[in-house]
Amino acid sequence: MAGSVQNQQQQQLLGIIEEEEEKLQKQKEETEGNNNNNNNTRKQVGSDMAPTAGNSIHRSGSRPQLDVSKAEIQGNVEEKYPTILLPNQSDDLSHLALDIGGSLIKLVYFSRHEDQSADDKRKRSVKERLGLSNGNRRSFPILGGRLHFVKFETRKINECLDFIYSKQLHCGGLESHYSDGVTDQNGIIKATGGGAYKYADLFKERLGVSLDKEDEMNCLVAGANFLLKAIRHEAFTHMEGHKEFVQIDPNDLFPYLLVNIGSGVSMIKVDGDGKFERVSGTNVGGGTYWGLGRLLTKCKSFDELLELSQKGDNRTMDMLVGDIYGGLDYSKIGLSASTIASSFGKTISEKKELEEYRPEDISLSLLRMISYNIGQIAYLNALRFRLKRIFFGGFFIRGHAYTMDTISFAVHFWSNGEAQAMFLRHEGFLGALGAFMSYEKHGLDDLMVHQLVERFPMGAPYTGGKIHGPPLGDLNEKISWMEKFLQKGTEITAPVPMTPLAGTTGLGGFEVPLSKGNTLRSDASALNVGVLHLVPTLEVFPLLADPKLYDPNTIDLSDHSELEYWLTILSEHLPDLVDKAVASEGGTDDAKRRGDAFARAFSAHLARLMEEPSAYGKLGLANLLEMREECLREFQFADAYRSIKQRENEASLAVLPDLLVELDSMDEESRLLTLIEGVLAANIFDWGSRACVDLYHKGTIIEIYRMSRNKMRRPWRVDDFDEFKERMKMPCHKRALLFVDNSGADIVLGMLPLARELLRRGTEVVLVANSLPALNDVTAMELPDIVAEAAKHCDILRRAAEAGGLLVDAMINTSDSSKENSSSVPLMVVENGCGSPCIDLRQVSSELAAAAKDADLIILEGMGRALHTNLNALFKQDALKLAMVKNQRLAEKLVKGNIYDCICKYEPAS
Ligand SMILES: Nc1ncnc2c1ncn2[C@@H]1O[C@H](COP(=O)(O)OP(=O)(O)O)[C@@H](O)[C@H]1O
Ligand SMILES: CC(C)(COP(=O)(O)O)[C@@H](O)C(=O)NCCC(=O)O
Ligand SMILES: [Mn+2]
Repeated sequence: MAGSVQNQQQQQLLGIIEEEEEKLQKQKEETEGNNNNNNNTRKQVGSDMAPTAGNSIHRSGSRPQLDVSKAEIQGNVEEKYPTILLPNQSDDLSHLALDIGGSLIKLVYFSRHEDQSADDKRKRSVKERLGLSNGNRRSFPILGGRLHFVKFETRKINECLDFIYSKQLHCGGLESHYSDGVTDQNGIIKATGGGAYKYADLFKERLGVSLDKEDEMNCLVAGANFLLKAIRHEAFTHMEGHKEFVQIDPNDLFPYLLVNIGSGVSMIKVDGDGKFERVSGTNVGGGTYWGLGRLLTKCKSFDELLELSQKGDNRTMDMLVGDIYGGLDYSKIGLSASTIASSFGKTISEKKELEEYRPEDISLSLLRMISYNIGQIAYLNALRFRLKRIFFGGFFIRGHAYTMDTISFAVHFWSNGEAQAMFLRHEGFLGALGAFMSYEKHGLDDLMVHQLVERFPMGAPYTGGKIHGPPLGDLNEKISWMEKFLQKGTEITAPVPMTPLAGTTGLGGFEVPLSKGNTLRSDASALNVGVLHLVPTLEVFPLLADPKLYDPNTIDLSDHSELEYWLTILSEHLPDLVDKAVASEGGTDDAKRRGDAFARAFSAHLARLMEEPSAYGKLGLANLLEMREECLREFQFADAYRSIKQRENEASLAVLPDLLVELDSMDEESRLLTLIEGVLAANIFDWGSRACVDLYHKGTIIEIYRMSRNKMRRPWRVDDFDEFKERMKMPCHKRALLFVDNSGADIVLGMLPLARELLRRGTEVVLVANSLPALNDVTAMELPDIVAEAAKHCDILRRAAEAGGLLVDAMINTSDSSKENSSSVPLMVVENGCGSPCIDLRQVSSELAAAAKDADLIILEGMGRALHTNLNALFKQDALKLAMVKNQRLAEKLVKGNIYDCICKYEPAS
């Protein structure tokens, strides 16, 4: 073997990393005067064997294929909602509810997704072993699916009918998929709002369906209660340009005042589920703003009117206290000069005609007048019934910063801070959701927070509008939308401007909004809510010490510089990712087109988040990293790193036997250390880290692994190894959950040998891997093959894998075919329920939850699962967190260290 060449390369690599480290160290010393005395002992572990071909990797199809044959865009592509025909696509949409208001029609519809993950051998054996059954699965629609939110203007009801027809939403029903004794409800759609009466005949005529009318107030309350109980961070406050999400305790929700600002305004005192009273209302509402605004400004759309207000100055319209008092405050009763004394009052003393006023100023003055008035009446009603919390909903709000600030100001001011105004992310959909909930068999009654996953609103920019023809899937639609956005430049990225207010200046007074010139995104509200995925099999990880206190994210993205840093990292990584993704799909023209669309969609989301970090709800680094994966899947890139993973697995499996021989020659204590070092060193194979990807150009997988291993020096940045070692001298753990990370060396030369050690000591091992691909992470689908391949070289692994039911096919190839497998504790594989490099332990698969019940050791591995998330998580059982930090800033922030530092954090059961 070309040992000397390899050694040379190895030395070079070592040199490169050390240079980098020296530079960093120098910088650090310069700034901090840091004197770090590292222990320089090095070990030579590893072998010089060349890689051979080996195992096969499953393709992991995450969703059904879309039939885009004969697809065409109809009409003008420049049109806002181009018509797209997918004549051959059949869809799985079903279940629809409507709220037909005076201004807008709101649709909530459910699309079922098949349980796509095939019931493979691994799953079956896991089910058997962990005693899982399908018994707790209920009928429709709790099988899993998505809730979508769409709206149309009531005056354009035909667009809505077309939309329903094109997606066949009116036909989807219970009977078509299930036959569990439900009466035939096809042909009936739940609907609320006045339009359920007014347009009943039209629906019958055009779609052949009857509208089953539900009481509007009932629906509003049911919708609000559902959202506040089931959606994490549904509610938020908005004061002086600052948005903050509030977590409402579902057990401490009532009583509250619900103020729904639609065309008109309803104020409802809510005391419980189905327990409410409409206590007040006002006819001065959203319809008033839009109606008067249209007359006074000649605006053609609500959006245009709202957008004008961004650039307005209401002082040209409103009579201020200062106008009356010669520029002075009326301080005796607490009125500052800038307080509005009389909305539109200034226009009486001037001889100007309507045309001489700026439409911008008119719009703003009107918006303030109406918002403030509603805020004030809401406060009075809260006072009347001693309610502390007021939730505002309805489409008038439109997630518009200035509207929310005005309302909040009124409530805060008049109540002396006693009452709090809160807003809802699904503001306009309360009634429609309530109508949806009123289906007898919707199955959502006892749905819990952990079963709902809100995805970024990938589809939002393309929902609504005219879509004709048979039901359509949306891939092509999305792509053409993305292509259009390129032509239109900034449309999708233009944020709803956040208006940093100049501060309030006394009673009822605001300065003018500062925001200048930004356009309001055409459908801002749709972009603010994502699609709700219902995943009934998700559970809270049972070993969390206190799920209520658990927060997966360790990095605070509300710090703007932090957010900017991570968004830039993701954005810089994009070209390389697109290359990989396109190559993974064969580099075809279709793949290129999808890759391009993915890049645009993802950049658009990043740009949006840069402008308004909380646009999609509370944002953590884990959400950002998951968004990237979701976005890839959205454009049907099932596994961008497929071939890289395969290559690295093969190379690593080839050197595994030598590593095992080397390990077996050691005594127990040094073996344990070598194993942990091995895990940390092998975690360097991370295709999500810029620094690491740069490294890969400089050597082969095995060279880099060896180099990384040679560099392992204790003490590590966080080094609890000695405590862990002490624990390992005691009676062995019963069952260990190993949350594994990357493919290749990471799993094969790092985690598998550690698993083998635990098995050897009599601990059952459960390898916990991703359900769906994310970067180069190994998936639960891929693991059995890798284990089988490794088991060819190792009796311990083979027996354990057999005992765990992992080696059904692979048996034939084993070198030693003796079948005395009963002596071993089992090795199993379970999926974690997610498809992200990070893990939120509030939402894990039922498999994992079941496996966790008997576990007394948790090992979390990798930067995503053990550093970005969960570094601070507390568990009921012993926990070991192992990772190499592959990002300088993260190292500084989290552990005051440097890139390539290692973390070995051991925490005994708390
Ligand atoms: N795209 C839009 N078109 C018309 N009005 C809108 C739009 N977006 C927000 N609005 C505002 O929302 C109000 C309607 O709110 P909504 O909650 O849907 O009530 P309703 O059920 O009475 O239609 C309108 O009167 C207007 O102020
Ligand atoms: C996505 C990751 C968390 C994956 O790391 P892993 O869990 O595989 O150790 C990591 O690659 C990451 O944070 N990357 C972005 C930082 C960077 O490029 O430096
Ligand atoms: Mn990873």
